[in-house]
Amino acid sequence: MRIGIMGGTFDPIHHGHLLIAEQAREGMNLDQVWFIPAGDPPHKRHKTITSAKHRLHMVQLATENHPYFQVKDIEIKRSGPSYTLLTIQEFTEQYPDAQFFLIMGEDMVKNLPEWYKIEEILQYVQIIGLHRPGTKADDIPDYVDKHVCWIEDAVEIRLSSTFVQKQVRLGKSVRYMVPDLVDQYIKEQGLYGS
Ligand SMILES: Nc1ncnc2c1ncn2[C@@H]1O[C@H](COP(=O)(O)OP(=O)(O)OP(=O)(O)O)[C@@H](O)[C@H]1O
Ligand SMILES: O=C(O)c1ccc[n+]([C@@H]2O[C@H](COP(=O)([O-])O)[C@@H](O)[C@H]2O)c1
Repeated sequence: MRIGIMGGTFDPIHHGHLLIAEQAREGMNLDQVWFIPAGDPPHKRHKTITSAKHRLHMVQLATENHPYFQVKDIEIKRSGPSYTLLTIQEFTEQYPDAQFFLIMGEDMVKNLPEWYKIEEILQYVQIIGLHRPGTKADDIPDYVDKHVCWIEDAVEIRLSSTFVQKQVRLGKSVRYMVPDLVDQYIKEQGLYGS
């Protein structure tokens, strides 16, 4: 089994996330993509984030009709910073025959040298990188770069959770930026000042 790990804060999940997951799945012949909302994202500790319950629910709504997408709450259940190394170690123990890949946007590839025990992470996984408008990861150190496989012909969209939040706060539409069910949920729950 080839499994893509799509980690994120998903505050909220949007079509940029879904698009990179799908293009990584197809481009790298992945059998499944597991969406893993971070409980306590290590590089967003200074930011106020929406409760894990809402973020997880939105990820479930966004992925429920895809036969090869699954949602795992492993990082939400664990306390402390959501270090990817711990998640990967748990998965490789539970699924010794699976091959794991981390799916991420260009900003995160650029950020990899800052991750907790990144060299150890790279012993377990290959990285699938997707270009992201507005970021250029052209100065990645060699020890990281050699583990990254870029999906070069992928469709790119300039969209972020921050932008979605801002639109909602301003009372503007986020239709087609997030799945309809997520749009509805944001309104029902009054998230992001809607
Ligand atoms: N539009 C996009 N194109 C490519 N990758 C993306 C895009 N949006 C998010 N990603 C990737 O999805 C993963 C999770 O991102 P995250 O949940 O932090 O969303 P975000 O939109 O980057 O949020 P924020 O606005 O808070 O920075 C990261 O690997 C990030 O690079
Ligand atoms: O393990 C780390 O040190 C680490 C540092 C930064 C980010 N990550 C993971 O990368 C994913 C995207 O992070 P973020 O902050 O852009 O949502 C998410 O799954 C985080 O847990 C992991």
